[in-house]
Formats: sequence, structure tokens, C-alpha cells
Amino acid sequence: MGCGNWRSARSLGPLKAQSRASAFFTMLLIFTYVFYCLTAYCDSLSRSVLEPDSVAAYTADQLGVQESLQGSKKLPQAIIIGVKKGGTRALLEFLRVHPDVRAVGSEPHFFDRFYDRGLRWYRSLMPRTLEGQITMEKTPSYFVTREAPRRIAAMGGHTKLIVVVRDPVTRAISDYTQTKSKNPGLPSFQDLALKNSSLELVDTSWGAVRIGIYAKHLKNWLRYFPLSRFLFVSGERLVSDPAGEVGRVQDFLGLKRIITDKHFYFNQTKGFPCLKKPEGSSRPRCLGQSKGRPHPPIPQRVLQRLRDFYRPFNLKFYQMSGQNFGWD
Ligand SMILES: Nc1ncnc2c1ncn2[C@@H]1O[C@H](COP(=O)(O)OS(=O)(=O)O)[C@@H](OP(=O)(O)O)[C@H]1O
Repeated sequence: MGCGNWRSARSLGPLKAQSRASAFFTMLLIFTYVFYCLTAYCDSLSRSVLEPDSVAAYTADQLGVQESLQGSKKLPQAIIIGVKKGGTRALLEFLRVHPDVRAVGSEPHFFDRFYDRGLRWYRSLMPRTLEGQITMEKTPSYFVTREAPRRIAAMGGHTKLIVVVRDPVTRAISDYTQTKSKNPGLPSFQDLALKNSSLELVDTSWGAVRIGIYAKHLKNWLRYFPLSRFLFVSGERLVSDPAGEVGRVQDFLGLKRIITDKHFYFNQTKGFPCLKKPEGSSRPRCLGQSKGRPHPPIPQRVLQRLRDFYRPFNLKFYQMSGQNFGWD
């Protein structure tokens, strides 16, 4: 390189450095702009997923898309209203296997304990459902709650009512077993079931006895709903033939018969049918320890007295429901 060239290169130096700096700043500006746009977009996207109720910022179209993807909370179209210790948990867990059934896990107790919280509160407890899916809940105490039929009827919506019934004598013992497990000092079954511990009078003021008078409770429901709105599920058959009984429930709910024999296996240790693949799991599962507990032995004469007591009520119940459950 000659001397002149070298000089001109030196005078061009600051110019090149200037243009490099301005290119750098332009790049920086573009980068900042792109970064800002991207973060603002992600933020709006995540807000729409995490805060589905903050409607103000979204157009009806955006909400429509969001709703069709996530579904919405609806009041239940079907409720398992009873009976306590009838096998209600087993039925709900079996039904949850169906892709078109979405159910609340715990018992909401809305129509007996929390009615004053209002229907909005009740609906907020429900899982989101997509078009064509059925929302369900189970609270077995509804069946014996005097106000429950009127309140459910007032909700409107042609709610379907499912009642899992079980031999009232076994049901009473199951109920007693549960209370005793929480309160070991409880008097004996016969002391509670019979007045003055004599075989003369059955104590109908004891809840465990009273719940089993199904005809009396059903009468209250039939003041508000036609029989066609009910499905009576046999608690005994739910154990001996779960697929058959769940098949009837799927028909009643207008669902495709998806839950079949192949969804169940009989667990010898538990002594009950269990699910091969419960909802949200790929591993077989039985119900928990509080379901299918061994019952204490009850003297034969006490059992016989209770069978005699329930017989007329059972016959009445068979008549009213149009189904013979074969408990007598
Ligand atoms: N598959 C399966 N696994 C376990 N248990 C089963 C099943 N099917 C029906 N059952 C019977 O369900 C009885 C409990 O009834 P509920 O779920 O209605 O009880 S509760 O009212 O919700 O407490 C429970 O009563 P107990 O045997 O007295 O524990 C069971 O007999």
C-alpha cells in the first residue's frame, strides 16, 4: 500500500465507524421492537388461557374460540341423588370413564346444606364441559332431604335423577359401620336399631333405619318429578354385574354404550369390581378403603326383625318404581 492510499484509508476510517454504529443502533431498535411485540402477544395469549373470565379485553370472536376449546361450566344435567351407602361413589367413578361425562369429584351438598349460596356458586363448582358432554354430580343425602326435590325442580333444565338403591338392611349396617369407624364408642347396632333393645319396635328415628324407607322418600320426589325422570340402579347388581348396570345408566343418559365388560376386572383381595383404567389414569384402580369395608356380625334375630320391618316398604317401593329389587 502506497503512502497516499494509506492516508485516504485513515480519513475513511471514522466514516466507516460511524455507519457501523448507526447500523448497530438500527438493528438494536428493530430487535427491541420485535422483542416487545412478541412479549406483548405472548402475554395476551397466556392471559386468555389463564383468566378466561376477564372478558373485557376480548372480542366476542376470541371468546367464542376460547369457549369452544375449553368448554364452559354448566348446571348438572344428571344428579346421583342417593342413596347413602348404596354404591353412589362406585357408579360415579365408573361413569367418569365415559368421554362424554364430566363430574365433580367431591359431593357439593348444594341442595341440602349450601342452597343459600345460590346457583352461580353451584355452577362454579362444575367442571367445564364441551358441546355434547354431560355434567354430573353426586350427593346421596339429597334423596332424604325434604326440600331437595322442590329445589332441583326450581333449577329447571329437565335434570335426570339417578338413585342407587341397596337392600335397606345391609345399607343400614353399612351406614352404621361408617359411623362406628369415626366414633368407636358408638353403642351396638341392635341397641340403636331397636327401641329399648327389644325386638318389639324398630327405631325409625335413627337415621340409618329411616334412610332405608325408600317408598316414603320417593313419594316426596314424585310430587315434583314424573317417574320417567328417574333411573333406579341396583346397588347389588352394580357389584355383581357393573357393566350391565352402567349400560342401563348410559342408555338413560342418552350416551353411547362405551363402558362395557372390558373396562372392569374383579379384584379378589378387595372383593369388588375395579376399573382397569379409571379417568385420568392408565393404571387399574379400586375404590378407597372406606368403600367395601367388612361389616360387624349382627345377631340373626335382629336381622330378621329388620327384614320384617322393611318388607311392606320394599314392596311399596317396587310398585312405585316399577322394579323388583329382590330384597325379600
Ligand atoms: N366397586 C366397588 N368397590 C367398592 N365398593 C363398592 C363397589 N360397588 C359398590 N360398592 C359399595 O358402595 C358402598 C358405599 O356406597 P356409597 O359410595 O354410596 O357411600 S357414600 O354414601 O358415598 O358414603 C360400599 O359399602 P360398604 O361395603 O358397606 O363399604 C360398597 O358395598
